[in-house]
Amino acid sequence: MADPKTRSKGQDGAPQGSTWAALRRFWPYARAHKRWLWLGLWMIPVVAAMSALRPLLVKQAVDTDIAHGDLIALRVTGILFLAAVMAEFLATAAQVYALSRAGHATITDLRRSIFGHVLKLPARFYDKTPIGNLLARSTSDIEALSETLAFGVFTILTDVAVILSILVAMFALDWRLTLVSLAAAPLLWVIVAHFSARLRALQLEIRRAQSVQSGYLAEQLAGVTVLQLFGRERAAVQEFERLGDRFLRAVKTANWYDAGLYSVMDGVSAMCVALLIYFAAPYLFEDVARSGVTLGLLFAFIDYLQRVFIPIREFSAKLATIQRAVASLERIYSLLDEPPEARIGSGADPLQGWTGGLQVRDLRFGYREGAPDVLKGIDFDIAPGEVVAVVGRTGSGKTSLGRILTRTYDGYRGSVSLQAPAGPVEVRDVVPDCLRGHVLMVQQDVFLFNDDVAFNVSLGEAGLADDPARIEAALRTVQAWDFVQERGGLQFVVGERGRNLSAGEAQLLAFARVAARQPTLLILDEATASVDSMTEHKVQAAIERLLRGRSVLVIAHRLSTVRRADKILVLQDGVIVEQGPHDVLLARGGVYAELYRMGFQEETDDGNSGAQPPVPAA
Ligand SMILES: Nc1ncnc2c1ncn2[C@@H]1O[C@H](COP(=O)(O)OP(=O)(O)OP(=O)(O)O)[C@@H](O)[C@H]1O
Repeated sequence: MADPKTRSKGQDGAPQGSTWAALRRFWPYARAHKRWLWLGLWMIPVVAAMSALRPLLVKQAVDTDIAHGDLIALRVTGILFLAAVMAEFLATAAQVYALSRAGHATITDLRRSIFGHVLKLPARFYDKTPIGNLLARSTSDIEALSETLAFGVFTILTDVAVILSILVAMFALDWRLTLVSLAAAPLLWVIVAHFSARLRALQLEIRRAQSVQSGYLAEQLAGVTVLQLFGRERAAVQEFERLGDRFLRAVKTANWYDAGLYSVMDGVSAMCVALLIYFAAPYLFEDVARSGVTLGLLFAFIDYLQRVFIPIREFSAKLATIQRAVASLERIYSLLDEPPEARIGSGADPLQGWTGGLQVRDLRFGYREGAPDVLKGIDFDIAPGEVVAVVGRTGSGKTSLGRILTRTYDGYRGSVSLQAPAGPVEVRDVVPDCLRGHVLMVQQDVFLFNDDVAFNVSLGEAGLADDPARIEAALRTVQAWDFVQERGGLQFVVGERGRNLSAGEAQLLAFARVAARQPTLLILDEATASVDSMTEHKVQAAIERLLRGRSVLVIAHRLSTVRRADKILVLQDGVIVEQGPHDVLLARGGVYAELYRMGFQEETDDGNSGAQPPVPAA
């Protein structure tokens, strides 16, 4: 990871390194497509040479061919001129094609790397990084790069080569006319510097305004149901317009400066031509042998001047594009520098033959360094095949416990050891990929992808995705097969976040994910969402089936689940205050009995009353 101390923060909060360092680090991505890059680079001298050659041919036609009345030579010069035009056109076309092909292929690789990398980042990273930031990095930052790769870095090299070749040709032809032609250069420099500094600031403002507006759009769309339910659509549109106005204001000013720069440059180039004609005119009436100035030479210089102004005018805009791209690169690098989870292990699976026994001793855990622990010295065991329920008020640390057992968060103290046949294995020593082959968690908030039922159960896992019989069996286990069949089977698309399903049905699909994989230890965070009594009955039956035949730690909200458990852990403020079976804890009349009285009392004894109240909030 890059040393943060060696980087300072620039505009937009991007760390600033040197432009070359940023571009050098980019090379490994571009290297895979270097054949196209080389082709693009080789075209640069061709374009530059042809640019300088054409005015020379005009001079040849006027001063030699026409002056000597040589029609054949004039025709040959004409053909050469056409060939030079064709060569320049073909070289430019090849260059644009090769560079944009290399650029887009490189960007595709980089985009894949970013996506692959962020998927491996730990939960702590997501706690501090809004998803909007990540989206900006993989969309607008990548676009800025793409623009630069296709048009910035290499075309600027072509521009430099064209300017240099024209200057060399001009000096070789006549140094006095060259100096006169370049008399306006300092003025030009001042104008370009002023306009481009302003344009650069405006471009930055445009990008900021754009990202604020798209962030607002994304959030409002995600919460569209809330807006509609509360009749806030109009207000949202007004705010969107207000944000759009900021963007439009910046664009208008930038357009003004852009137009200003172009017309001022046109004016300056016309001034240079006028100056040239004024200076050269007397020589035209002198003896050519003495003055060296001919009509053809004048034509060539006018042509050169017009050619040299185009790349000069665009030079600053391209430089600004490169600067933007470097800022984007820096932001992308800071993301790529985030250390990923060590996922892939080497060697044999240390949990081979593990039957689900677990021993937790003096477990302590805090989310951030210096912040108070949320788990404060916890001890408990789970025997193979045992169902252990965790209950406690909101914020007591139940979910955190599940996160430790699945290594969603690292950095616990104490011991969480899995009793494998070859000896106890600490959870922190098992790579997540391996651990999650044995320990799975069903979260309280079900997330379904906008895809069909088959994908939502298999998540595209090889061996499962192509085995519909296994997926169907999992759906049958959790009693979801009937409703899936009614909706048209495994290919039924559940909609974004499962909006085409009821809350209970979505939950059954989440259970089916686990049933299809048969983990040795299941962590189940029961949902508190109320569902209709019919679905509730199905959910309870599904949970009952999931609990069978494996070790389970269930964060329980239903009386039926708590009663079914072999043992109950009562968590309070990060500490286990009571531990034992339901009847024993109830008889004790302590914290559990209080929770029971407040939370579960409305449920009938058969645990089959329909929607169950959760354990109450503190
Ligand atoms: N990602 C996080 N970063 C920092 N603190 C967190 C994070 N997640 C949870 N906490 C804090 O840790 C404590 C325990 O939270 P946890 O989610 O484990 O409680 P819980 O018992 O599962 O609550 P609930 O029943 O409401 O789900 C709470 O004080 C919570 O604010």
